[in-house]
Amino acid sequence: METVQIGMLGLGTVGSGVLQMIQNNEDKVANVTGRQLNVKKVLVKHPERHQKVQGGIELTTDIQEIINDQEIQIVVELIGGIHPAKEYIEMALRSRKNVVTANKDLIATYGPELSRLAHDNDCDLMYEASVAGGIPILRTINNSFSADKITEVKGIVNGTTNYILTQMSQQGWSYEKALREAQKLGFAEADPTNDVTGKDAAFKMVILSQFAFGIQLTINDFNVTGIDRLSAFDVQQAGKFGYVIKLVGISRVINDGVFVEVAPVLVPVDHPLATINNEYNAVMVTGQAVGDTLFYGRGAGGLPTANSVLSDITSVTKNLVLKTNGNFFNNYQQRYIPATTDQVAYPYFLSITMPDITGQMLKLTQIMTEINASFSQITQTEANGIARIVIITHAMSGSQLHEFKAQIASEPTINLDAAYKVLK
Ligand SMILES: NC(=O)C1=CN([C@@H]2O[C@H](COP(=O)(O)OP(=O)(O)OC[C@H]3O[C@@H](n4cnc5c(N)ncnc54)[C@H](OP(=O)(O)O)[C@@H]3O)[C@@H](O)[C@H]2O)C=CC1
Ligand SMILES: N[C@@H](CC=O)C(=O)O
Ligand code: NA
Repeated sequence: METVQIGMLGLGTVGSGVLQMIQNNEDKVANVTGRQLNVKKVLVKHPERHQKVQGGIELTTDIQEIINDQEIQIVVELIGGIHPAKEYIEMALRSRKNVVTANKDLIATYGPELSRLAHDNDCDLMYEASVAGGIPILRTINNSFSADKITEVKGIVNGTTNYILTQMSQQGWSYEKALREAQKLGFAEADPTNDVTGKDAAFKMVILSQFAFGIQLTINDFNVTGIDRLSAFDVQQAGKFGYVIKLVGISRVINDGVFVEVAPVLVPVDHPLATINNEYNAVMVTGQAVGDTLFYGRGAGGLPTANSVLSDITSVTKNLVLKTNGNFFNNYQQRYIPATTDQVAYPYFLSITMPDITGQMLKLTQIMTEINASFSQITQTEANGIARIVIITHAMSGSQLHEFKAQIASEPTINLDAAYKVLK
C-alpha cells in the first residue's frame, strides 16, 4: 500500500494527540483511504523536550526541512497564533502541499486569503478542529445543511471558560484555581487571555458564521465580552432566578442582516445549553426546514481535537487518491449586512448598586418607564448601606439598553455593574 507522508508543525497538546491517533488507528485509516499515513518530520521549538518521540520521526527546528521535502504531501499546522503559522502555511501551499490546521486565530483572520492561495495551488486547506475541538461541526454545516436556510447558530464554543464556570459554580473553586487547572489539562491556549476575554470564542463564531451564512466578517465587527469580569454575586443571583451563566456565541439572521455576539448570557436551567459542563461544547444550529439541531462533545483537549484533525487528514488523503485536491473547504458566499441594534431584542439581567436611601428605586423605575422598558423579576439585597438590585427585564432592544445605560451614567448615585442577555 502506498504511504502518504505528513509533516507536522507543533507537538503540544493537539500534536501529541494526532501522533497517538495516527499510530493507534493506522489500520482503520488505511481501510478507509487505501493509504498508509506516516508522520515523517515534526517541527518544534524546543527539541530537548521531545526526546521520547518514537517511530523514526525526525524532529527539526527548521521549517525548510519540511517545505523542501518532496515526499511530504500534507502539512499539519498545530503551533497556534498568527506568526509564524501564517508564513509557514503559505510556504507549504506555495510548495503544493495540502494543509490541515486547528488554528482559529489564523483562519478567522486570514481564512479567505489562505483558502484562495490553497485553491490557486490545487491544494486543500481544511480546519475542522478550529471550531469546537472534537465536535464535527464545520463539515456537518457544509454537507448536511447545504440546502436548508440556517437562521441561527449559537452555542458554547470555548472549553476553558465553560470548565472555569462549571468548577466555580459546582465546586466553589476560585476563578484563578479553575483557570490554572484548565491550563494543566491542556484546554487553554498557550496564553489564556483569548479564552477568558471571549476572543477565542469570537474567532470560532467568525468561522461558524462563514459556514452557516456565507458571510465574511472579523471579530472587530461585533461585541465580544469574556468571563474575566463576571462577578460571583451575579452568578449566584442568576441561579436564584433559575438560570446558569454561560459564555455563549450567537450568530442570528434578523431581517436581511446578521447579528453576532459573544458574551456571558443567562441560560434557563431547563435549556439544553445549561446542561453543558466542563470542557464540553455544544453548537445549536437552527434551520428553516429542520428546526433546532444540537451538536455536543469535547471542545478542547488533545485526543478529541486530534479526531477532528484526523478527519481532515483522511479527507485530504481521499482527495489525493482521487486527484481532487484544491476545492474550497467552504464555498458558500453572501454579502454581510450587520443587523442594527434596534432590531435585536432580548430580555436582560441588570445588576445595579445604589445607596440604600429613599427615592433611588423611584429614579430607577422612572428611567425604565422613560425608555418604555419593564421589569419581569426583581430582587433587592443590602449590605453596608448599599442596595444591590437585580432585575430581569422583558425583551428590550439594543437601542433601549443603550439609552438605559446613558441615563444611568448620568445618575451619580446609581451604578449599572452588569447587563447580560437572557436566552429564551
Ligand atoms: N488545546 C486544545 O484543546 C485545542 C487547541 N486548538 C488549537 O490547536 C493549536 C495547537 O494547540 P496546542 O496543542 O494546545 O498548543 P501547545 O502550546 O500545547 O503546543 C504548541 C506546539 O507548537 C510548537 N511551537 C510553538 N511555536 C513554535 C515555533 N515558532 N516554531 C516551531 N514550533 C513551535 C511548540 O513547540 P515546543 O513543544 O518545542 O515548545 C509546541 O509543540 C492552536 O492553534 C490551538 O488554538 C484547537 C482546538 C483545541
Ligand atoms: N482554548 C480553546 C481550545 C479549543 O479550541 C478552548 O478552551 O476552547
Ligand atoms: Na470541530
